[in-house]
Amino acid sequence: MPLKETDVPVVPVVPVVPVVPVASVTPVTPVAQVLQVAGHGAIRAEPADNGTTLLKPYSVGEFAFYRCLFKGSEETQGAHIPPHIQELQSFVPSFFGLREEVEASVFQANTPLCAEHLQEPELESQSPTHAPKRPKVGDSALVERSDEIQWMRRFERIRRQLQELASAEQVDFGEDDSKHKTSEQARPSSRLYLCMENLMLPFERPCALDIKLGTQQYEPTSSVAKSSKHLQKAMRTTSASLGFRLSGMAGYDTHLQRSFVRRKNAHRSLEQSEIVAELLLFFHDGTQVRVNVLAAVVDAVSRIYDRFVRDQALLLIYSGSLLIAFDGEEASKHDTAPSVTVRLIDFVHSLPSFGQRDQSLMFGMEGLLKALRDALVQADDHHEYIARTMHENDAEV
Ligand SMILES: O=P(O)(O)O[C@@H]1[C@@H](OP(=O)(O)O)[C@H](OP(=O)(O)O)[C@H](O)[C@H](OP(=O)(O)O)[C@H]1OP(=O)(O)O
Ligand SMILES: Nc1ncnc2c1ncn2[C@@H]1O[C@H](COP(=O)(O)OP(=O)(O)O)[C@@H](O)[C@H]1O
Repeated sequence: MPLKETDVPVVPVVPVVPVVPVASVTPVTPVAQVLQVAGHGAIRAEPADNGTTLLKPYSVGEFAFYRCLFKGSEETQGAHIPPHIQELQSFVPSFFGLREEVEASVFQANTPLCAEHLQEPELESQSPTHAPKRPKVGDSALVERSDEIQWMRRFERIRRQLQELASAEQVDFGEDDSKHKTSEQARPSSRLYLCMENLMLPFERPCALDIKLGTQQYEPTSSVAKSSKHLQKAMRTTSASLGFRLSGMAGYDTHLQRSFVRRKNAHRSLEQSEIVAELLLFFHDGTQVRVNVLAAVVDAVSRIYDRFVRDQALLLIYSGSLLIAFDGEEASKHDTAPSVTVRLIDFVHSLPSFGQRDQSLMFGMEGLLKALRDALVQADDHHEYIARTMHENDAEV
């Protein structure tokens, strides 16, 4: 059942900032670092604000998603954000807007991208056939449904507009597709970044685990080549069997005072039977499993499942991840309540669902919750696995 508005945690809604070329800005030193345990884009921290902001290469899908999720002027426009989307706001990083970086040598004051290219059309401007009538006050279920439909239509429209804008080649968005580039010519003279909350900021010694959720990692409209590649990858990993796969992590051994890492390629080869042991490895501090951290993570994942994933039929999240983080330095304070961060991230391939439940995501979150709960029960086991694997990739740290 959807929660009342008063139950929804208040999160800062940050309006999308205008695109600001930063060609002439001298980088501030030292450059703030981020911890990136997975992904294929070059994520980095904004040096000018001590790493509060994380810069992720632009993609149409993810910008459209965040733009529809956090919109400061929503209430004033009279459009309501559906309860499940309000819930989702507190389960993702805060979003601060776009940043454009232009190579100094090619920067022109008259940069082709400006905020007005990305304006959302007013709902009122829709044709009557597309604008659902708002139900009469009193029928709360219908009102909610109508808000959901409007929200999904807005999301679809913004995605389409951004795609058209990109393909019209008015603007070189500089999507991070460097691995797909074929020629020097394709290199953009400017790059766009999404600015979002750096979730690692609160931690002195961040430990992070990226878990790719869902059985399906490709959008339904993907090419046959792309979908069959992802299908095969799902079959070769635990994505198909458990609904999720571990996709890179960094932990911390307080005993040896050094980090340990596992790259996503290594995680891909894990067997189903090794998942619980690998989860315990992540929560291990070199001496013991930090059970209180694991328990806090189980609570946080259940909350995301109960309040968003289980009942929502607004979004299909393909290839999204759950990012779990905690502080490796807190290990000595075993009896204090640990601070953990658990967020859904990576919405590059998220689509409006128009009433279809995200079975792939639900199955994945259920499988992950079961594995985490099994890990809690088996916290004193798997010593041999942990001792053998903890530092096997130390050369990569
Ligand atoms: O190339 P790969 O095998 O690393 O696959 C990429 C994925 O890596 P992963 O499944 O995590 O190992 C990758 O996932 P991550 O970014 O690592 O989460 C994407 O799904 C990527 O597709 P796209 O460029 O976003 O359309 C995927 O790229 P495509 O090969 O589908 O273009
Ligand atoms: N908001 C964030 N705060 C801190 N780290 C993040 C954040 N978003 C992503 N990361 C780091 O970057 C990695 C890749 O992020 P992701 O959004 O999945 O990128 P990609 O689209 O390239 O797969 C994550 O595994 C995590 O380590």
